[in-house]
Amino acid sequence: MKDSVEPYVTPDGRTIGGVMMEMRNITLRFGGVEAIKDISFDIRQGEIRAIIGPNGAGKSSMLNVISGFYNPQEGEVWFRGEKRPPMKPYQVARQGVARTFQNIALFNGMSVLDNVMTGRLRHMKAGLWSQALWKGRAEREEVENREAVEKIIDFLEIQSIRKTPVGRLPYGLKKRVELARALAAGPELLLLDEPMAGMNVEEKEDMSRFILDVNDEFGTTIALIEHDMGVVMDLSDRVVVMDYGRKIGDGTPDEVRNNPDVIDAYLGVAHD
Ligand SMILES: Nc1ncnc2c1ncn2[C@@H]1O[C@H](COP(=O)(O)OP(=O)(O)OP(=O)(O)O)[C@@H](O)[C@H]1O
Repeated sequence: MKDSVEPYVTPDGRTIGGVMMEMRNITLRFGGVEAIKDISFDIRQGEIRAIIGPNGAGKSSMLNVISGFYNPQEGEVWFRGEKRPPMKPYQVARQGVARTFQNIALFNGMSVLDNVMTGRLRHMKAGLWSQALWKGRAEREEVENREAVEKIIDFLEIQSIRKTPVGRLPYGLKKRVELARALAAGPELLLLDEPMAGMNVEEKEDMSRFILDVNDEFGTTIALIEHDMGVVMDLSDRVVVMDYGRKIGDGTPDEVRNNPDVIDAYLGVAHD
């Protein structure tokens, strides 16, 4: 495993940079339930980082801490070398962190194009007054937003359904539209909440390819959580493994695969 913070080049030629986000000794409680117990790990610039673990391990809770949905009772979140104060999700989004949801959260009655456009909201600075006063600027912004969205639609190969209401799409395509919308925000860090849940084998392969391509083409750092160990192993540079709120493994896919605690957790060895 690469412990150094020096940039390095992966076997497939991608450059992984320094630490972008660091979770330090995070503990999150819901009443008496400790969903996350003293967990530390980091996410490096340009990498694909997976958080995996069995049901109830605390993966979603961790993603929600990263995205600002929950503020942990203990521990610190560091982003780009600065300690992050407790923040609301929209403030975290403004820092360049976008996410998708486990249960797709799209506007079913709206077209694919309009759904993806909603991802651009962060970039729409011209309010009503400035639109009236500086029509040129508002128009320029509109053109820029359109261009950015069209590029993503092309990239994710959803041109043919751009006018289709999202509610009519099959599940796998909805997931792709959700990815498009998150990408439209132009994130530096993209959080994917079980991007392959509920997909068939072919859809999973497509989604894996798109995740790799996004990382490659846009240089987006990606953190994803996943239930199924198999699908993320080929995809990820490093993997954090959680079980019962604790971190039981952290390393390259090979290191994690051979970690006895991880093997126990996945084979369902009894816990005290
Ligand atoms: N809002 C909440 N209120 C109370 N308990 C919660 C809440 N969210 C999660 N928990 C509890 O925290 C623990 C971790 O849940 P979490 O959803 O983070 O796990 P997970 O690894 O994402 O599971 P899954 O793979 O099933 O989605 C569980 O015991 C869960 O019941």
